[in-house]
Amino acid sequence: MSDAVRESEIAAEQAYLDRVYVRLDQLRVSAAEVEKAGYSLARVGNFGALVERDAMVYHAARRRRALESEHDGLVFGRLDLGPDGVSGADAAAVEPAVPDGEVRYIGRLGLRDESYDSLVVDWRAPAAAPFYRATPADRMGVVRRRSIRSTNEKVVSIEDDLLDPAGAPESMAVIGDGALLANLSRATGRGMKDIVATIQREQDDAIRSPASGVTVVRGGPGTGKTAVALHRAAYLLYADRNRYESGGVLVVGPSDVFVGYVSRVLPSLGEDTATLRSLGQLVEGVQATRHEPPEVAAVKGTLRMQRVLARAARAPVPDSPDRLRILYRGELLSLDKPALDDLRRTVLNLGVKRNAARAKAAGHVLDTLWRQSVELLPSSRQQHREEFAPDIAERPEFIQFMRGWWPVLRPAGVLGWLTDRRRLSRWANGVLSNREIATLSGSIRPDDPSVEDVALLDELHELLGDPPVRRRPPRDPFQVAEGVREVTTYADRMAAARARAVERPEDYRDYAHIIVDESQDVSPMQWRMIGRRGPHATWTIVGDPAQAAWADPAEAERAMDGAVGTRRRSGFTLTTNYRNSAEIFATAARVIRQAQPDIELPTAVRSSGVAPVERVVEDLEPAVREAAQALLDQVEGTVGVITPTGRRDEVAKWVDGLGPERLQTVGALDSKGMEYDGVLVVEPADIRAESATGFRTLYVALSRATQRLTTVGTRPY
Ligand SMILES: Nc1ncnc2c1ncn2[C@@H]1O[C@H](COP(=O)(O)OP(=O)(O)OP(=O)(O)O)[C@@H](O)[C@H]1O
Repeated sequence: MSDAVRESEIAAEQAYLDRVYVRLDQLRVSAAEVEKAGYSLARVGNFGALVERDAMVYHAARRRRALESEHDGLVFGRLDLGPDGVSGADAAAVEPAVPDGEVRYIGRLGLRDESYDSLVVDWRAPAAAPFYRATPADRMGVVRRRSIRSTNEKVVSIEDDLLDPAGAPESMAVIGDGALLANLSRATGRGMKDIVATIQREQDDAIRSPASGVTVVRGGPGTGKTAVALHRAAYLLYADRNRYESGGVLVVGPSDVFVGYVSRVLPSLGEDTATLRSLGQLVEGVQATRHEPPEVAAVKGTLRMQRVLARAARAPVPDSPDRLRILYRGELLSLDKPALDDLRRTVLNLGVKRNAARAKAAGHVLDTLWRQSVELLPSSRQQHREEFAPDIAERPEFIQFMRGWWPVLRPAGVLGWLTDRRRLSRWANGVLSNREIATLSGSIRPDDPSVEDVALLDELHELLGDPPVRRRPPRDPFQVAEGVREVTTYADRMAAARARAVERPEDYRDYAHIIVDESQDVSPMQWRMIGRRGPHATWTIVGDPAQAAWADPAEAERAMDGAVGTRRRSGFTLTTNYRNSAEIFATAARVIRQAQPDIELPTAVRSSGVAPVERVVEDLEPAVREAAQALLDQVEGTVGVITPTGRRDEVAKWVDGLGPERLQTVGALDSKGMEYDGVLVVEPADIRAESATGFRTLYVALSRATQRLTTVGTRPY
């Protein structure tokens, strides 16, 4: 293909893009006007007008934000369809390249021109599906598929696939050798990018699969599972906005580092209503980032912890009063420890959660005391039960006793009880081994919960019930001061309208769809926690069993079944590794194959010609610094330094200051789901030896790099 043809094709696409941007500007202005009109309704002052205003402002603001956020790379695809692919409704008003055919442009959002002709089709619309799904064997009416890459409103390159050579007129230009490979060789930024322009068919199958039931997506490293999970969230929000925007879509990832890495993808697709959380952030008021060492994580994650926590949640409060004495009309009414224990059990057996049963517990104590008073006092001095109860209940000694005996319990407090080895041994008797008990009791830091503790806190919250606090009424975003229902600036108004429309309580527990990424590492107790967030949800579960750090997959599978229920399941497997060069993936594959020789692995599509470097050294620190510097020199983008889980902080100091913008040091468990252009794995043999599943963690660490991989250790791995 001559340069002249390429230039003229680019010029033609540029002309189209210019039309699209002019239209985009017009629409943006008109959305802003609708928004303003919405505010002027407020002057009418009645309630109906305010409601209408909120709705108008909300819709106009969201449209305007979509128009702004999807500005860059707005149009990325063009389909030239033959006569068998023509739809009419989605055809762009340009001369078709195939006689009797039509042209369709695909982009981040749908736009129409003034005469309501299609300018751009939203990538999630059915009319865009052939862009992702057509193959030479199943063309779906497509003759030529064109990927258009642009930056700052300028077309930079185009790449074509000719799917139907026989149907193409001779004059049809075909440029480049495939958009995917062109795209893959680009450097990685700090955050993950969307892949709308190059979604592959097997990925599209999973992205567009029906929302009902449970969609399970499996695939090896770099096959696009995370990308699929996020694009699926965007697809569901588009396909059934009412249901998913109001019900909510929750995306759960393994770590904060990961959530930071993927956080820009959905906004770049124009979707900012999905909730993205790491496993350490799922419980209100807790922000855990610290991971436990594998042997501790194994105890805290097992379903057996349910029994231990259930017993703790019914136990007497440590150091609480073990008797009650009240002098009443000259007689001593008293309850000793066995009687109090009986009462506690009776109340807990009523089926009411402990925090909700305080009044009941007080009632039972008063009942027992009253019966004593009836026995002890002559009938002339007895009171009726209705008079006796308030008389006693208001006494300071009774109030004091109840505070100690049946206090409001918070999950973190009860978790703290587990630090006492003797107590824990009682609750874990017959459930955990002595060694597990020792591991568990030594690992709890009540003021600094770990990621693994969060599931235990959630379980305890479920067992204890909400503390009886008065919730603040929801804030009215238009109420700026007592009696003044207005907000100050234009920007405030927009933000307020927006926030209110999608506001959910921090502890929201009824998501319409839950997407779990890196699901192979979700422990059984974490599955229970996630399950509580979506009792009626449909699910997308994404993961790779070969990367699992969890030692008992059967138990995790059972817990997952418990969380997602018996809804219909459909499975998808991704088979191409888009991340690693073939040379890098071969190194990672060797590690996993030593443990699982027959495992099916994805195919890495890109060869870089650069072999990974393995260094065995005596003095780790200077070698690590040197290797990190070398990687920073060799790649344009990011460099990840991956360390044994417990040595992250130490190694971070060694490489401190080398590349503040481009270099990140993470523990091996936190490297799940991450991607860097260059990766330095420090002391791989230790990562492998960290636990029974250490070889899988090492496999994860070795499969994070797009371009260069170096390992440095004091012994071979
Ligand atoms: N169709 C595609 N077009 C372009 N890039 C893609 C495509 N699919 C995946 N990628 C890129 O491949 C890389 C790996 O994708 P992703 O992180 O989603 O894989 P993964 O299966 O979740 O990996 P892992 O299990 O190793 O964490 C990302 O950079 C992603 O953008």
